[in-house]
Amino acid sequence: MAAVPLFLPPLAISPKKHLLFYISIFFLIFLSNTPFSFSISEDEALIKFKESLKNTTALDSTWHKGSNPCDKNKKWTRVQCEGNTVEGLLLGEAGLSGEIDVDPLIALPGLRVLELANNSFSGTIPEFFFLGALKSIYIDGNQFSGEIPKDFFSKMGSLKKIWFSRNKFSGPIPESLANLKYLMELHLESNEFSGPIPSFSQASLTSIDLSNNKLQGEIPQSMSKFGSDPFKGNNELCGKQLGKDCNKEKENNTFQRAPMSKMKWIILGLVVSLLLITILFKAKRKEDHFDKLGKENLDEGLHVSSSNRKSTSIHSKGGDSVHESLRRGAGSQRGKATGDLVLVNEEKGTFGLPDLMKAAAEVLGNGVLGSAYKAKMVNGLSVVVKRLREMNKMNRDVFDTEIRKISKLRHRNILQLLAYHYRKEEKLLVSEYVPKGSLLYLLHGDRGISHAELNWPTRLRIIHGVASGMNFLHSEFASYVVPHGNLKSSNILLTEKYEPLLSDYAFYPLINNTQTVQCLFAYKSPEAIQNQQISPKSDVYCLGIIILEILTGKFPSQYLNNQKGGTDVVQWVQSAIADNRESELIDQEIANATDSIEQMVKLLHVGAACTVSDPEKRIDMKEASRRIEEISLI
Ligand SMILES: Nc1ncnc2c1ncn2[C@@H]1O[C@H](COP(=O)(O)OP(=O)(O)OP(=O)(O)O)[C@@H](O)[C@H]1O
Repeated sequence: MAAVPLFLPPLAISPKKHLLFYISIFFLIFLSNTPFSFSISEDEALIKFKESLKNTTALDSTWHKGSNPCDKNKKWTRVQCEGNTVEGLLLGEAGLSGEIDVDPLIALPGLRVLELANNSFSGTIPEFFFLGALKSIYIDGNQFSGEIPKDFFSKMGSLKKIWFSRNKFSGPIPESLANLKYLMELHLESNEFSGPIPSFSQASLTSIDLSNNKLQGEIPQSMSKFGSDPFKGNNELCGKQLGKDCNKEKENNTFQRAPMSKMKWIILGLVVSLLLITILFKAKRKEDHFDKLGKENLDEGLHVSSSNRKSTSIHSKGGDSVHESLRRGAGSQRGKATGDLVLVNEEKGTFGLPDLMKAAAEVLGNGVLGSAYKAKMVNGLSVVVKRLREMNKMNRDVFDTEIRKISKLRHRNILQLLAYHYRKEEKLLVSEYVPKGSLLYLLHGDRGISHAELNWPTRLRIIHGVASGMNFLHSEFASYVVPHGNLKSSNILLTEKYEPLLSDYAFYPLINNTQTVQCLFAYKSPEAIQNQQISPKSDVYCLGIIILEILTGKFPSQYLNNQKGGTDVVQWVQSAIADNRESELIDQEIANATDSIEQMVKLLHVGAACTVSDPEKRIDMKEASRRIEEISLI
């Protein structure tokens, strides 16, 4: 049979697995008209998979044999569905361990995303190559070790995103990775990979990180566009990016090992002394600073330094400063050692109200929902404290329940809540500070380096991430009136690597009913303006605005209350589509990527479909994210 060579399994597997592989292929070929679920249903497959894992308490409450994992009303937790088919397993940070049995997952024909990040899995890499249709695989932050066979990925041609970082993989980077046609993201950082880097030349590859391994030799020419960061922490790598001439490397090594001359010793001595003096001086100044903060802030309320570094004190409408409020909260409420701050995520470290009170603070802004402050704590952790003005007067238990639902979410494009504070008259949400700031700022505010870096691949990556986060929220909060409710570019934060993080989501149940119209951007959708109706489709409208904003580079008039100023991006795009002149709308700063104009125009059409005025005729989030996912770099 001519097709047989195509179905050769990767070499490095046991004879038993060879047999299993061929049995699977037999089923696929001969029963291709029969759903695979005839042999094993999706619920059975998932239960079997779960049985191979340990510490599955995160799944136990909903994963039950005999029920439909994709049931609209009782969907299994951490299962992502496309209609009635399992499309993704989002099992990150679930406390899981054990030996992953991949076999049952073969019975999930729609499986495209497998996320097992930040668990406690160990041992050699499981046989993921049986899952040939996977598009994304995330196993970062585990204890996997050993070599990955070089042809491991050769039958996984659909893979786009591979995150294997923060494990203990060793040996060479598998060559088959370099042949993945659609690869977009490759993260292998913080492992023990050694040997040379294969030549990655895929145009689709926009995000790569190989830092902190033991890689050796010259960085391939084809990878010069990635700069130096992805290669740092590999002592034996050389190349232009790292400022290490490969030819001179050997010489340099010899030179470095040669005994130092007397003069060099003297210079080194001077440098070290200078360094020591600087460190001592800084430490002294820091001590003074914290002493001052400790005394003044505890007694007089929060003193903040704004970006122009003027010291000021921030007061709410009632004249109360955040610090003052925190101080009273810490003193008056039932609470743990952390005061009355409830920590919901300890990955970034533990802290309490006293730490926040001692932190150096800076005002970030005063949005419609409340004010946001950056607080840099003594332990170095920077957080954002959001003081919510218009929160429902719900009792503590109801508030706790809502916030805990939010805090359980784990997705790479969702900003993680770290802690919260509840008092009748004060509600604070604490999340990690994201240094690059918001998309709004980078697109319209800053004309510096960060703005220049918003090239087409980066913008597409941001849209992909936003769509993925929104799709996730719509699946997790499917029963909510509006799962995000407040999607706009100031609520999209960007990490150092321009990975978008959605913030201020799922607030709809928390906000005073009388205030939602003023507070939530979903209320700017046409259906809300015309008849005060919002629905999950209002989120789709907001996503459409983001797409149009990113592609045109224009500030949408929709963000303004009176819509005076800015550009009516919706109207503009509709008339351009009618006149067949879509490409004219593309932001000049990305339009130079002429090879990609077709992709940009395609995306513009998705933006238009998301902003159709009648919600009945508007596509839903699943369809929007599917169409966005389809658009990749060429
Ligand atoms: N975790 C964070 N890291 C970095 N910057 C943040 C963070 N959270 C908020 N910001 C930035 O702080 C500023 C103020 O945020 P805030 O959420 O108060 O206002 P907003 O997003 O403009 O309006 P809204 O209250 O409607 O959400 C914004 O520019 C926002 O992008």
